[in-house]
Amino acid sequence: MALIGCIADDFTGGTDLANNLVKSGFRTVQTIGIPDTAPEDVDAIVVALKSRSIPAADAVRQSLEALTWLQTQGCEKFYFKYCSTFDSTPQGNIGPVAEALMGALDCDSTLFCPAFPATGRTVYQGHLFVGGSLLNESGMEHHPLNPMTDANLVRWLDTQSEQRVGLLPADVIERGEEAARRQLEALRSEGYRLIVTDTLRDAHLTTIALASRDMPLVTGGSGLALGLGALYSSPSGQAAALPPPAGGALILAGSASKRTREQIDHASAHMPSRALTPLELHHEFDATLDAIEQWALPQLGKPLLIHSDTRPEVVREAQQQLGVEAAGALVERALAELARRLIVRDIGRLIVAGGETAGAIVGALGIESLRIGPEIDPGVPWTWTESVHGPLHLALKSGNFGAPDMFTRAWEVIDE
Ligand SMILES: Nc1ncnc2c1ncn2[C@@H]1O[C@H](COP(=O)(O)OP(=O)(O)O)[C@@H](O)[C@H]1O
Ligand SMILES: O=C(O)[C@@H](O)C(=O)COP(=O)(O)O
Repeated sequence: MALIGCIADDFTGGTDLANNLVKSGFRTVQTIGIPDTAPEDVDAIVVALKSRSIPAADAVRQSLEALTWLQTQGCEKFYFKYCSTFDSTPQGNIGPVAEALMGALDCDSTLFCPAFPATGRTVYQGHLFVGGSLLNESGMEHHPLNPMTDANLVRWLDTQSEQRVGLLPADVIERGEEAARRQLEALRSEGYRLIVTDTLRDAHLTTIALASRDMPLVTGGSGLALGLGALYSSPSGQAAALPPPAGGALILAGSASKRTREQIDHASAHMPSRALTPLELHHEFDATLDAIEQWALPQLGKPLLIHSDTRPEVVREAQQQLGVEAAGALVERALAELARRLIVRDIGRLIVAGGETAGAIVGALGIESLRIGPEIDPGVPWTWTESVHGPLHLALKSGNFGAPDMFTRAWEVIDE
C-alpha cells in the first residue's frame, strides 16, 4: 500500500517530484493520469495531470478524480505539486485545486511551499526568488501561458482563493519544528487556512515537513518532498537502475523558458538543430513537419535537437496574430506529431523540454507510467518506460531546470 499520494499539475513537474521522493527514500512510480493498472510495491505514487493551464473548474475535477483513485490505493498523506515558480494566472488553478482537495479530505488548513533551493527557488517574506531575482524579474514575467508578474505569493494566492492566506516566516522556521508547528496552529486559529511558507535552504524543508506532519494535505513544488523522508521511519527506496539504452537520441523542446533557450543555444553549437515557429506551422503545418522529418531522418545516428523558436519577439508576434492558446497549441501539436513520426525510426532516448510540451508528447506516445532512474541535474531524472512503440529512456525536463550544457551532457548519465 502506498503511503503518499501526489497529484502533479504537469508531467515534467511529476518527474521532478518523483525524483525528489526517490531521493528521500520512497519507492515511487509516476503515472500519466489515472492508470489502468495500479502500481505495486511502492511507497509513493505521483499522478501527473496536464492541468496547469486549463480552466480552474476542469483542473479541480481532474484533481479530485486523481485524489479518489489515490485514496483507493491506500494513500494516507497527499501532496499537490505545482511549479516552483508558482505558474498560474490570478484566475488560476493553484488556490481552487488546493481548496477542493482540502474540502474532499476534510482538512481545514494546508501549506504552500514552492521552494526548491537546489534549483535556486527560495521564498522570503512570502516573496519568491529565482536565483538572485524576484520571480517577476526572472524572465517568468514573459511566460507565454502563465506570466508571473508578482513575486508576492500571499497576494497572488489570495486572488485565486476563497480562504484567507497567511505566511509562515523564515525566522520562525529557523527556530525549529515546535516553533513552526505552534505558528501554524496560531495562524489557523486566527482564520488563516492557506499558509505560504518561507524557505531559504534544505533544512527548512525538513522543518516544514515535520511541523506539518498532521496535515493530510501539503502543497508545493518538489522541494518539500526532500523533507518528507524525515516523517517516515524507514523509507526504503533507491533510484532504479534502468535497462541499458538503445537506439537514436532526440531532443524535442517546446519550452519558452529562459534556461531552455540557453540550453538550445549551447546544444545548437554541438549537434544538428532545427527550429520551428507557430506562424510557419499555421501557414503550412504538414509541409513544415514533412521538411523537418526529411531533415532528421538521415542524421538519426547522433543526438538531434528540434525546438520551438522562443525568442520573445517571435512569441509575441505569434500570440498577437494567432492568440496565446492557439500559438502554444500549434507548437505542442507539431512536436507531438514529430515525436510520433520519429519514435518509430528507432529512437530509444528522448529528452522533452517543457511541461505543457511534455504533456502533449507523452500523450501522443501512449505512455502510461515511468520508472525513475538516475538524475541528470537537480529536478531532472532519466526515466524508463514502455511506450506503445517499445522501450524508451525518457527525460521530461522542466523548462527552467538543468545546466546550460544539459542537452549535450545528459546522455553520459545512461550511456556506458
Ligand atoms: N514561439 C512560440 N510562440 C507561442 N507559444 C509558444 C512558442 N513556443 C512554445 N510555445 C508554447 O509555450 C508553452 C510553453 O510551456 P511549457 O511546455 O510548459 O514550457 P515552459 O513552461 O518551460 O515554457 C507551450 O504551450 C508551447 O507550445
Ligand atoms: O517545480 C518546477 O519548477 C518544475 O517541476 C515544473 O513544474 C516546471 O514546469 P515547466 O517549466 O512547465 O516544465
